[in-house]
Amino acid sequence: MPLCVFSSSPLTTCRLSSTPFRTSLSPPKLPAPPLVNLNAAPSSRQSCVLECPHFQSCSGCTQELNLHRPLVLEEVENFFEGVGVSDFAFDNCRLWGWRCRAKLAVRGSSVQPLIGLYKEGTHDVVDIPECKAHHPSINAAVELLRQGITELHIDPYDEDEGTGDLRYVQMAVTTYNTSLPASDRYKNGKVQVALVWNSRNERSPNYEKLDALANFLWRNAGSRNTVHLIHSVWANFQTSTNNIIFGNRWRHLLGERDFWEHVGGIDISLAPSSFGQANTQAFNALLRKLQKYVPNGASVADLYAGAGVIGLSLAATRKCRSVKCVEVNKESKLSFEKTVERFPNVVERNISWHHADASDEPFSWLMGSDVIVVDPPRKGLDARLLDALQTITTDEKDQKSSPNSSHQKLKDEKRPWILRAREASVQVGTKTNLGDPQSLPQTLIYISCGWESFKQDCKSLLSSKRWHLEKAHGFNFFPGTQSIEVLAVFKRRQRAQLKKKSGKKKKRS
Ligand SMILES: C[S@@+](CC[C@H](N)C(=O)[O-])C[C@H]1O[C@@H](n2cnc3c(N)ncnc32)[C@H](O)[C@@H]1O
Repeated sequence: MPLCVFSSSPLTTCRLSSTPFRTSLSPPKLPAPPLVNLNAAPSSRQSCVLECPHFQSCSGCTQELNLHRPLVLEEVENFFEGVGVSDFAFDNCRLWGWRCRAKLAVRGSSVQPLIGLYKEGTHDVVDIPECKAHHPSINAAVELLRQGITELHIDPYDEDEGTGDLRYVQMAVTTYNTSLPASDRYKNGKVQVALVWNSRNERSPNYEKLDALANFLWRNAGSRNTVHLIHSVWANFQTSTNNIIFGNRWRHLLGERDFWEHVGGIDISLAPSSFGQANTQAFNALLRKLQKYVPNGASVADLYAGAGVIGLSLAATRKCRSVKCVEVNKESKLSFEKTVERFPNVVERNISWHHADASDEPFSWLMGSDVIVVDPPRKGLDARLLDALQTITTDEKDQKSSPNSSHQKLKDEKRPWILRAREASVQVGTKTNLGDPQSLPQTLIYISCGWESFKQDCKSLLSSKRWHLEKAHGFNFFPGTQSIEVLAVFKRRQRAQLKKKSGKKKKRS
């Protein structure tokens, strides 16, 4: 049984399933380190080692020992202590086989394909067939792909020449299968394979090869096989010579079109073009923790929302009065709509997804929400949004009455790209009691995968004196790396508190 123990328990243990995975197709197997007490003497803690044959050459992992304690953690704990959070907790989940979503470069030749990550500081691809971070189904699907490339003489991409067919592959594992007992679902994960093909579209001359490769994967491991490993096969067409992995054109080729996962109390649908969290189980743990900080019936703005997983999970579990999801990638809209189709009691809610840049007119998202959730990319909050969060309480009256307020601007908007973006929004439910559209948020929940940028943003928010940090949690989302996921809960300082504070300051000077 996979074990997922969190730090609320004083005895944290470190173990993975010893149950073997499937037995054909170069079967995926999880390493089976012994059960150890992480609080025990360092020598026995050493069993939380990566033991990956690719560690020296692959850039994916940077820490081999003590996977349960990324080296950056000491700095993180000190930082939070320094800003008044003395009970920072760090939660561990799976230490191996945690990565359910991987983007891998395909290089080399059809005789000897290389499928993996770039070597640090280069564009040389390192083959990582036995990656210990990957969900074992990803490694099995990579091996099958390798066979297909060789047998069908598929040419991997050559970056210097711009030639070849297959550039990258994205593998995403769904562990949601209601026909299996819950305890067997994770290890039987199925893989949605997205092949990034070096052509404009399906009318290009090398399309036949793509078709043959997709059929190879499906014939050997699709739904009619005893070993059903492949959930679906997609194509993405990309001919650009820049470093952007995906092009704009997607096509579903084989298998189930819809990819479902179950996290945070809801079923979610994720198209390959939408952002998805890499560590499904740790994300689920984060969502469960997050729910504790959102009052029942709150109105929530979920900024940097992707397919709206966070907002929708809160809508379902906290019976939110309203939820606005704001996302710049229009591809995520479809996944949001699919998820909402399975959503309970949709008509009693007011849920919307907006194709917009969260830093454009930020007050229009902040005002009227009780809780703001931000989950930006690694680089942190966009400057204009950070600025709005820092000034939101400077003069509440001015913000409400100014003829130049963002609400007024929103009404008078003429810019066609903004109007188009607004048209692309999705509104679900008929509930109209949204509360006061001019009220200010009381809680800001910052979810971050970029420690350095979070630190800077956190300092800026605290130095603005508009927010204080109430609570912070860390999650071991990326064991073996120096990245962790942070969940930080800020509370807005009330005006009285602000005045008192500034009064005190004056006295001192
Ligand atoms: C770390 S992901 C989080 C996605 C989502 N919260 C989830 O957990 O699935 C960050 C998301 O922010 C989006 N994004 C980046 N810049 C943005 C911006 N300025 N405004 C809105 N969304 C943005 C990205 O496209 C991506 O989907």
